[in-house]
Amino acid sequence: MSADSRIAAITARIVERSKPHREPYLDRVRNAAAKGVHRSVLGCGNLAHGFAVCSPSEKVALSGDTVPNLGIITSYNDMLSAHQPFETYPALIRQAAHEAGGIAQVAGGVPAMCDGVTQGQPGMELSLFSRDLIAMAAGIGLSHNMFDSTVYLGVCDKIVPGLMIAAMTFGHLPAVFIPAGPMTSGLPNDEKSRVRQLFAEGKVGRDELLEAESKSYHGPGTCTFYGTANSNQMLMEIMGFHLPGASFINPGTPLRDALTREATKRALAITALGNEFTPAGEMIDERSIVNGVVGLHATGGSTNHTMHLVAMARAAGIVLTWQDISELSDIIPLLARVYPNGLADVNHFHAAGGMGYLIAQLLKKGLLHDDVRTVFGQGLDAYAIDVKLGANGAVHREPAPTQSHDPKVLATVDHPFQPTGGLKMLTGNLGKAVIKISAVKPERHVIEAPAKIFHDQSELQAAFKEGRLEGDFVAVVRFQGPKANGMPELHKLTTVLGILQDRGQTVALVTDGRMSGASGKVPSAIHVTPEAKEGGPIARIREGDIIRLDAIHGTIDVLVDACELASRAPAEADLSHNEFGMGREMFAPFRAAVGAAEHGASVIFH
Ligand SMILES: O=C(O)[C@H](O)[C@@H](O)[C@H](O)[C@H](O)COP(=O)(O)O
Ligand code: SF4
Repeated sequence: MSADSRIAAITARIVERSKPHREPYLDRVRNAAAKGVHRSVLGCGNLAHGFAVCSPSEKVALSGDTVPNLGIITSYNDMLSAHQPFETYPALIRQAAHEAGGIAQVAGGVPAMCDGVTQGQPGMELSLFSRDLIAMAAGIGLSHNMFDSTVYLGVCDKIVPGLMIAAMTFGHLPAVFIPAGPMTSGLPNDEKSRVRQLFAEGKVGRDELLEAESKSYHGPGTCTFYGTANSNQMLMEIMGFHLPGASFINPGTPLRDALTREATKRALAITALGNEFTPAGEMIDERSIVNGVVGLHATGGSTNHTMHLVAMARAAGIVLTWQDISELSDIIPLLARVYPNGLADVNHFHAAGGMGYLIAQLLKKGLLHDDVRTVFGQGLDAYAIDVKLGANGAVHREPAPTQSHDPKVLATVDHPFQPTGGLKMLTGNLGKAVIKISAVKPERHVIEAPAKIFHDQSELQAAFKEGRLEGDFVAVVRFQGPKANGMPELHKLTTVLGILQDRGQTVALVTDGRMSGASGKVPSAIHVTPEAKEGGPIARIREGDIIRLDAIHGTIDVLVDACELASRAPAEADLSHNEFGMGREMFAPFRAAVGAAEHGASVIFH
């Protein structure tokens, strides 16, 4: 079935807008791909260094140009529960490559930050910049130019987007993303949040809080809420960079290893040496990107992808805008209720039918482009499947269920949880912003209240502790944009604002900063552009001004006369404490060079 005409029209608009970037990009990819086996341009010295540690037979193979060599980019470390399983992947991949008649080498490693460890800490101010740094680091590994195909080992927030930017930059090579899978379910996410609120109100002590947190985050794998990391898995599957069904299989299971072996063999099968050559930069096109946005809306995915997906697309010469995202939100229904958009976690989502059921439902109504290329071949219908371990220990796929196994977690496309995706763009005299309302109760979709202004999230937390946050208000937390301090997530505010909201106060947040993909129940206009550091209108708001946030009509305004607003000198903030400590002194060039949030907040593309 062809895509819904409204979706096709938005895709056509993106194609037209992208031409000035996409056509030269494709020329570069095709020229690079036409050069054949890339290591053949290396001199003997280059090659000898490149295969010095290989076995004699591998050296002979790599000396020639008939055996495919697979470059592994790994983001293993012990800080991210989601990335710790990657420690053993290179050995598994080398073995699978050998079985397939190929060779695999770790081309390089990339840094990976756990936003959970740095949440509310100075390190979070490096987080957004780490995305582009990861892309650059992956490029360093791939620049050895020894490879005919690539596999990327990454899961979390900035890592998959950074790896995707690298994969698009090296778009002449095939790219298969290999995930590690979700942590098994622990303490439910809503119970974790309840204990947090009790702690913030002084009703439980640190021991109780640490016990709850540790029962929630308890082992290897991705945290089980539907935040940016799990939104990444959804995107890699619906855009065709994972093998079908790979996203949400738990680590340390036979099926997980079978999927890793299969992905390795698939990456070696789609090189220019075979007859299914699938260079990543040509595999992905505007339809794949639109499919990613559709998946984001249908699942209530992370707001961070209003920047990361924009940057990932731009790396392939595709120009995606907030307007595209917002208009697709009006078309795509919400089919999944996964925390913070519900009580279920990603394990429950997978058990209810998971990605295969979701894709099947969306395809049924033409809400996805089916005619796309993927690492698995032509057509997205190959992803409308349920994956299991076959009798011989290999991956076995069956058609996706036609009914949800849990209608409270996965709805049908004919009877969705909400008729729209709930990830909207807001515009008004404060500029542009983004809001996710899939986790916000309908009665809170329009907020009008006086502004309380903060230049740091710790100021708001202190005001809460001192009992100064009474009545209805819109918290304006500014100087949190990319140029100010690296645009940190302000997820710690969710607990405080959630308490006040639960007490019956009408509260909302307006910020040029970010929120975690795990944030949700408090109406928040985030990524406000232009940012305060750039003198944007958010810097002209004064204490007590009335702010109106309307997610229904897509507006964000301060109710002040236009001449009065223009006559105000923009506020200034002392950002000296953001320039040193925890490595921030090394990122001054990033703060100086970074572009606007609506263009992906990148130091690579503007
Ligand atoms: O965008 C995201 O999904 C978040 O960055 C997430 O990866 C982060 O780790 C949260 O902070 C975890 O939630 P808690 O801080 O509530 O544990
Ligand atoms: S989901 Fe977030 S908290 Fe969990 S491992 Fe990934 S980055 Fe860390």
